[in-house]
Amino acid sequence: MRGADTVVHVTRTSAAPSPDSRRLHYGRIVITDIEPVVAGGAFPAKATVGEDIPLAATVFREGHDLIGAEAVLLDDAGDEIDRVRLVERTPGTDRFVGVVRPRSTGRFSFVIEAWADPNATWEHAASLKVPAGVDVDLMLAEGLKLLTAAEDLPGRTAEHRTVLAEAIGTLASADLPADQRLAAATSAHVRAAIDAAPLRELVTVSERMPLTVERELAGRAGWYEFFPRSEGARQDEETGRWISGTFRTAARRLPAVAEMGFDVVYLPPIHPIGEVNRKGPNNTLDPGPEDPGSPWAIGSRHGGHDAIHPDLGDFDDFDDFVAQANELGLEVALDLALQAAPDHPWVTSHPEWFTTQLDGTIAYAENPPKKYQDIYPLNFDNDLDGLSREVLRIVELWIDHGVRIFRVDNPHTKPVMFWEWLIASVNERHPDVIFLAEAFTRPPMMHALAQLGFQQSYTYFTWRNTREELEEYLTELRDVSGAFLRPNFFVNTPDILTEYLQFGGPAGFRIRAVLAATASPLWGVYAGYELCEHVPRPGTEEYIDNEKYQYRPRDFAAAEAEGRSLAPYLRRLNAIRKEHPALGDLRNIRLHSADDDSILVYSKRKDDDALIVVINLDPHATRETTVHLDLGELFPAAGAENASETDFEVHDLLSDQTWTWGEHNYVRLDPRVEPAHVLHVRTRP
Ligand SMILES: O=P(O)(O)O[C@H]1O[C@H](CO)[C@@H](O[C@H]2O[C@H](CO)[C@@H](O)[C@H](O)[C@H]2O)[C@H](O)[C@H]1O
Repeated sequence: MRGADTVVHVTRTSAAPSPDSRRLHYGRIVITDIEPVVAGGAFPAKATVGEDIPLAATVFREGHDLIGAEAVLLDDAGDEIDRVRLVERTPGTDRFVGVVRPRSTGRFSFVIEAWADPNATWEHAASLKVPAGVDVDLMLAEGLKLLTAAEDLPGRTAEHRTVLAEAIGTLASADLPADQRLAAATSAHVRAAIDAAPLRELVTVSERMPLTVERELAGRAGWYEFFPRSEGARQDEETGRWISGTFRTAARRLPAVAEMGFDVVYLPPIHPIGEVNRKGPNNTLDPGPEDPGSPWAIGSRHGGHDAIHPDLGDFDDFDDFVAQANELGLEVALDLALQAAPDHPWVTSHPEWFTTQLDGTIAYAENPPKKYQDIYPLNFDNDLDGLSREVLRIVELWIDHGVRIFRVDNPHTKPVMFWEWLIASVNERHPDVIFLAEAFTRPPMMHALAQLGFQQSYTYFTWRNTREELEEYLTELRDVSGAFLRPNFFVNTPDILTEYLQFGGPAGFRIRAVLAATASPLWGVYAGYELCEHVPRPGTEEYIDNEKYQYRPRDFAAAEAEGRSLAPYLRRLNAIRKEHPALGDLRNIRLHSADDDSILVYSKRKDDDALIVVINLDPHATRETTVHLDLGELFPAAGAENASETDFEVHDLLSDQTWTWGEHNYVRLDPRVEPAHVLHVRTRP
């Protein structure tokens, strides 16, 4: 596999540099270091409908003549559907950049086209020579020839033709002063008219690079995770026994989830739970007879991955749950955890799918240092075909019941090639199906899983707390893996109650929510976050009395009525996300600075929508400081110099206050009141 920075081979060039037919590495114009390219083009770069995808290539040629470049978007059949001009944003770098915005889902590709630009070369030379009185007549005559050649090129509008005809008329008027003739031929209007269909010589086309465009929810969504068995669970008054919640009682939670503005409701495994080696409360190994066990310990006498836990209901109940969710605008995501409790039907029907040790036992699963004594891992090498077919059958079964999103448990403990095959097989028939990789492991594995097709990935966001850590991580997610890894910023999970949340108080919960909801187009919340649940099992970063091992009904409505809930805050954040397209893209994040190290500042813009986010990362103290904005990044169209001279109005979408801001701005953020500004730029330079 070639690296992403490998020089591409040129497939077509209008001027072969050599008379023999040898395949040459470089074309007539050199095009290298194309982005986005994933694993040298082995996998498609990712995009979602409506997302802005930054494109770039290094383009240069011998000598001093000027060149132009475009990115050409092609459909699956190789037909052109869009063309974007690339510009050398920083002169002298040879790095040409642009943005493409795909309008429909599907498989696409793009090429970079580069060419010698005789108009630009002439303009550059004439602008130096004519004012200096050098070769004046020759320069003007050349210009006339080039503009005349450009005038009739296909692709030019009637308006552009008029602009060019007028310029040609002035340029040809020998009785006018030379500087006036030159000015008429090099005005911004003329340049725009020419650029719409430039004269192109020595056209060179790069290799095709694949691009997949997926539905919006693959790249922009708010996830909410809850255990259906907890919703409606209750203790029998007489016996004290717990009675499980069901899909029917859990469905009562859906309107509140939808009302908070989430898009996906994710359920931990809903299958029968093993009765052998079952775990008890707080991860103990000696459960009582009534303990429900961990939902990830899949399989019992009641069935395996293709069955529903009898306590939750049956397939009709599940179908109703999905239908109710869909009616509320929610999609249901299921957990795909490929492992088996000792009493899973697979253990007897397919003992070869497990690794039997020398003493005849099967070793339990681990994700060091965590021990999962209640499950057996599958050994794909024992029967790759058989297991692959079985997993595909299971996934198809849930797809048939309306599931289009799967959160995949620990994919890094299964062969990478299996996932490549599974996701390709599923997406071939169901291109709308989304897989989220829960792989907390080393970057090469996380990257490979994302590259091969996982539409979303859990990340290390939960453990990045300081400004330095966050700036570094956000930059990495944008620049290193942005073309293939879509980070889903979960603020907490049943496994992750970070120290920051344990000790940060309600302000800590707000800070992490603002960060996740605004820095990434994908974010997630596990139930209880809105109640600021923060007590860990001593010595761990897991919740005490963790819902993974017991029922945990919560009175969300009472908490909200009593003002103890962050639900209104989450609702506001999700509403801001929906109202502001700038928050829907990943690679448009730009970092700014502040004098106080605890203040993180970033901005996002898309078309006219620009937001500046300022967050006090210290949940315990008020911070006052000056924020310094890079206005060239914030207002690229205005140009850095113009932008820095103009103040603009910002409206805080959290506090509803309005201020006038410029390049340097005073901020004061008291985390007990409001730890962040989410500023919408209302006017712009
Ligand atoms: O290994 P991870 O930290 O990524 O966690 C994921 O996978 C775990 C194994 O499926 C899962 O762990 C839970 O289920 C296990 C099996 O029943 C049980 O032994 C563990 O104690 C329990 O935490 C974890 O929830 C999941 O997110």
